[in-house]
Amino acid sequence: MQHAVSVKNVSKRYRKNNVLRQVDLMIGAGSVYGLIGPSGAGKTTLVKMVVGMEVPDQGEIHVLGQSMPNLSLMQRIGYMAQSDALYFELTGRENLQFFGSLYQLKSQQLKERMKYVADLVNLEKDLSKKVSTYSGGMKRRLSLAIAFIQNPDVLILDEPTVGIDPALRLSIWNELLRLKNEEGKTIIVTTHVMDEAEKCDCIAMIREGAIITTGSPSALKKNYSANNLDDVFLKAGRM
Ligand SMILES: Nc1ncnc2c1ncn2[C@@H]1O[C@H](COP(=O)(O)OP(=O)(O)OP(=O)(O)O)[C@@H](O)[C@H]1O
Repeated sequence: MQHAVSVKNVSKRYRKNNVLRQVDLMIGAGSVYGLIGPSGAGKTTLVKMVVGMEVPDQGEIHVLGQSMPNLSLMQRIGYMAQSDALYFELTGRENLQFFGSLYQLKSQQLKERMKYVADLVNLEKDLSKKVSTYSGGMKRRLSLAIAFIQNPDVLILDEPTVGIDPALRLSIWNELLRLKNEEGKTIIVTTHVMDEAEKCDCIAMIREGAIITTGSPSALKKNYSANNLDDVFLKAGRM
């Protein structure tokens, strides 16, 4: 399998805090890869380095064959951060237009992408409202829409479905799986939610900055004789 993302021997420290320790990951092109771990485990720090927003102290990261950080890859990587980076005084539509224009989409293309992403997160009816009037869940949905706006090959989503109701969460997951299956997108998601982890082709479990185990959900459950992924986490953490 071709690798869309490779992380080799990556470590990161903030002052005396070793946030990531010798992390190795190989993420296949056209797969959904989950990073699972408790709060503070280092998931956000890791995805920020894959996006190119943070630089490792040690080790190397390649995305689509190129060493990160790399500005020329901006167009090909969509990123949804955990905290919403939105313009609150603009409407939802103006936010989409602004972020779309950063990627130099032609006007017809931008129009089509805006329709697609707004529909994906069920925000069409609210696009004329100012973001300052949005609920927390609506802001999350708009952030998710922005991550998709330029039709990137690699999508990196940091806890994408927090604050989103179960029905929409399911339809977003169905679309992520369709994007993988039909368009060959590579999708990296961080999550605490084990039923979302079950939908990934492969997961890496992270604890205190180190990968404790990786594999497909079914292989992990089999290897650890576990009924569910919570159980895998506990058993892998003890070893
Ligand atoms: N810019 C920073 N400066 C100092 N410490 C930081 C910084 N960013 C993250 N940390 C620390 O690194 C550790 C890992 O944080 P990180 O946000 O990567 O974890 P996480 O697994 O994404 O957690 P959560 O699931 O709560 O988002 C934490 O102890 C955090 O306090």
